[in-house]
Amino acid sequence: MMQSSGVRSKFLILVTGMPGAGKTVFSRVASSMGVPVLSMGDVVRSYAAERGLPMNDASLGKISLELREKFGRAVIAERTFERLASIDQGVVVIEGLRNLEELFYFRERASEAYLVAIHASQKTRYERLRKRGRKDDPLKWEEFLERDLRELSVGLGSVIALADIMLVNEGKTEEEFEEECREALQKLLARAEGLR
Ligand SMILES: Nc1ncnc2c1ncn2[C@@H]1O[C@H](COP(=O)(O)OP(=O)(O)OP(=O)(O)O)[C@@H](O)[C@H]1O
Repeated sequence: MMQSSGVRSKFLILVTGMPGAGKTVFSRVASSMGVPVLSMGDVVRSYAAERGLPMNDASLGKISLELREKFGRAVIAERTFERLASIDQGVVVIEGLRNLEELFYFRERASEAYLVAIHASQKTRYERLRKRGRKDDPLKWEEFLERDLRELSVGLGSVIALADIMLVNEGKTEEEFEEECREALQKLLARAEGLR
C-alpha cells in the first residue's frame, strides 16, 4: 500500500450521499481492505461529547449548523483534515461531505481526490435507518423528511451532483453492494498505485 507522511500528498477517496444511502457500508469495506477511514460525522460527535451536548439527530444537526456559522462552511473538513496528520498511509477515505466548500477544501489540499456518491431512494433509506436504529436515527417519517431537507438545504445535493463515481445502492442486498464497493475501491487503489 502507498505510504506517505505529508498530508498534502494524500490520495483522498471522498464519500458523500444522503442519510442511510450506504456510506458506512462503503467505509467498512474500505477498512476491511486496509484503507483508513475518517468520518466527518465523528468530528461533530466528538465536539458534542467534549461539551457534554446531547448526541441525538436534532442536536447533532444543530451543532453542525452552529459550527459552520461560527467558523465557516468548511470547518468540519478543516477539523477532519487535522486528523489526517496522524495517518501514515497515502490513501485515505473521508466519509460524510455535506457541502461544496468541504469538497473544494479537500481537493485543494490533496494530491488527488475522487468523490464517490452513494444513492438510494428516499423510501429505501428510511426503511434502512429504521432498521439500523442508531441513537441519532430518525424513527418517524416526518423526522426523516426534516433531516433530508436539512441536509439538502446545507448543500448536500450539489456535492452529490459533482461525484466522480456514483454507486447505486438500491434493489440489491447489502452483500451485493459491499461487492460493488470493493470493486470501486480496487480500481481507485490501482489508480493510486499507478501515480506513485
Ligand atoms: N443494500 C442494502 N440492503 C440492506 N440493508 C442495507 C443495504 N445497504 C445498507 N444497508 C443498511 O442500511 C443502513 C444504512 O446504511 P449506512 O449506515 O451505510 O448509511 P449511511 O449513508 O452511512 O447513513 P448516515 O448518513 O445516516 O450515517 C445500515 O444499517 C446498513 O446496514
